[in-house]
Amino acid sequence: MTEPVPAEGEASPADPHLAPEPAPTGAEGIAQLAAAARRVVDTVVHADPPADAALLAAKLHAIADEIAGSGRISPPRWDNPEHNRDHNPVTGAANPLAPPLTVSADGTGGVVGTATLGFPYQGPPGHVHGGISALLLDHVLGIANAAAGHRAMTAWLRVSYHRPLPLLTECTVRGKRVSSEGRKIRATGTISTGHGTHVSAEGLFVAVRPDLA
Ligand SMILES: CCCCCCCC/C=C\CCCCCCCC(=O)SCCNC(=O)CCNC(=O)[C@H](O)C(C)(C)COP(=O)(O)OP(=O)(O)OC[C@H]1O[C@@H](n2cnc3c(N)ncnc32)[C@H](O)[C@@H]1OP(=O)(O)O
Repeated sequence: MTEPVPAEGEASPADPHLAPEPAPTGAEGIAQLAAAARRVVDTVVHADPPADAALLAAKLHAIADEIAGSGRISPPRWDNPEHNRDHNPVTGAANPLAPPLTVSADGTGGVVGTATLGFPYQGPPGHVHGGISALLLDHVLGIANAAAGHRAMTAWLRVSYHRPLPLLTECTVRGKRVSSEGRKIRATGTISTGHGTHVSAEGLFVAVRPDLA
């Protein structure tokens, strides 16, 4: 079957980058920029050095200058939960470094998220860098604590790597608060695929002091 040919000046529905869309505002606009930046990073990681690398780099700098020209938000604070949610490096739709992992309640008191990690997150060939796995677990355990009513900082995190975690494969990240004793909270979590558990973690978290919360 042949695709219908768009009239001159009309975007092809087959090309999502050309499809006309209403101008985004606020968080939606930043998320759209972050998604494009994520694609640039993924493309750069894959690229053979192009002959016109200097020209392309200058164009990217010009785009960054244009984005910066619209102003900067002030540094995030504990009292700005939306900022933390949108800009964090794991689930943050507004952060190009975030895969992003999408997290929700798992129905048993914990939280669960999924992500497919590409080459920007590579450690061993074809597999996810161990530090990235630790990052995902640290954050998901933090969300599990928050979901259980505790905003807490990581005091320590013990990560066990059971088998290499493949790139470009959907993985499931789970976290659950297991106990609380005063301000000390313990949480555990795993990263798994259809092949079983690849990484597990347990951590001690300390609830943010009331004067900082
Ligand atoms: C279903 C959807 C749900 C949606 C929910 C949406 C909301 C989401 C919202 C938000 C999620 C965000 C998720 C983010 C996650 C990020 C996690 C990170 O990366 S955190 C950055 C890395 N961690 C640091 O930088 C900490 C640095 N360390 C410190 O700041 C302090 O040392 C701290 C806070 C850990 C403790 O300091 P003190 O002064 O407040 O408290 P003291 O008195 O020292 O300790 C309290 C108790 O904890 C023990 N403790 C402290 N640190 C310990 C350690 N390292 N090992 C063992 N015990 C320790 C102490 O011995 C003490 O125990 P005794 O009460 O005496 O029994």
